[in-house]
Amino acid sequence: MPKSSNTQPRYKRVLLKLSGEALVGDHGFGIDPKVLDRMALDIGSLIGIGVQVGLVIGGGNLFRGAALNAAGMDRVTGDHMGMLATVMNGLAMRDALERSNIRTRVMSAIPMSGIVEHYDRRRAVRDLKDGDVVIFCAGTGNPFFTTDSAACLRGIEIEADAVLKATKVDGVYSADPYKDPTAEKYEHLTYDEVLDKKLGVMDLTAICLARDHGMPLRVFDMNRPGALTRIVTGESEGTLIE
Ligand SMILES: Nc1ncnc2c1ncn2[C@@H]1O[C@H](COP(=O)(O)OP(=O)(O)O)[C@@H](O)[C@H]1O
Ligand SMILES: O=c1ccn([C@@H]2O[C@H](COP(=O)(O)OP(=O)(O)O)[C@@H](O)[C@H]2O)c(=O)[nH]1
Repeated sequence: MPKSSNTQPRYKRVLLKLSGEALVGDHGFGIDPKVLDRMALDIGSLIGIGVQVGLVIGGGNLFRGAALNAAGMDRVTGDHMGMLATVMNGLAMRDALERSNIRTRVMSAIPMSGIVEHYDRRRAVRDLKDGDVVIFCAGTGNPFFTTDSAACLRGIEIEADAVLKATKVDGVYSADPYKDPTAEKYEHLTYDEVLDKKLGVMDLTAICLARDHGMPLRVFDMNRPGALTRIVTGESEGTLIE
């Protein structure tokens, strides 16, 4: 088990969303084991201060249904491939977490007997209370959704205190900062501001779901050392949407 510390967390249970692309690291495609190890270290520091951690991992480093569809594939088949990609990422993440001595469960929205457990909310909550990391794979289990929506859905189901979206940018900006260098960062936004201003950092289904259930969202850059710990201990980091 990771070492415990005296830091008092502000959040008791969080749902962390990692984008698939975050796992690519220097590799360009697939999974960079160095990135997984670094993430396992960050997640371990949360477990060490008593925070319960649910994880939703994307699949964009491997397959995205919309991109496969644009290349001519049937959309539902493409989305099934995207969901399977999230299971592969989940298995890789479990491997890295367990190598760091962090007990980890992987649950899939799509039954995959012999490889991972089938998603069971009550069991997931029990495992979280026991201090295990629970990785929720295969998104929502349905095509035409994203893992951002899956993160909000699972976060609401497990009664997380917040959904933390780790991504490549350090918050929500007035425009995509990769496309508009003059874009300005927000510290705080309401759900309706994100929807009205069409801020594209998260899909609208996810934002609506979070709004309807009062689930706070925080968008932050996972590559900033200590970012996760700062968030759960109540320091300002990234953008808060609530
Ligand atoms: N208003 C915005 N503020 C911040 N990022 C934005 C905004 N609009 C679009 N983005 C883009 O959204 C991306 C984050 O979403 P994410 O789901 O992690 O990536 P992807 O959609 O590539 O998987 C950022 O890398 C950024 O380029
Ligand atoms: O509930 C879901 C979640 C994901 N996906 C598919 O899985 C892919 C990978 O997820 P996502 O694009 O959200 O990954 P990320 O951008 O976070 O890496 C998506 O493009 C979809 O094709 C899906 O069909 N239903």
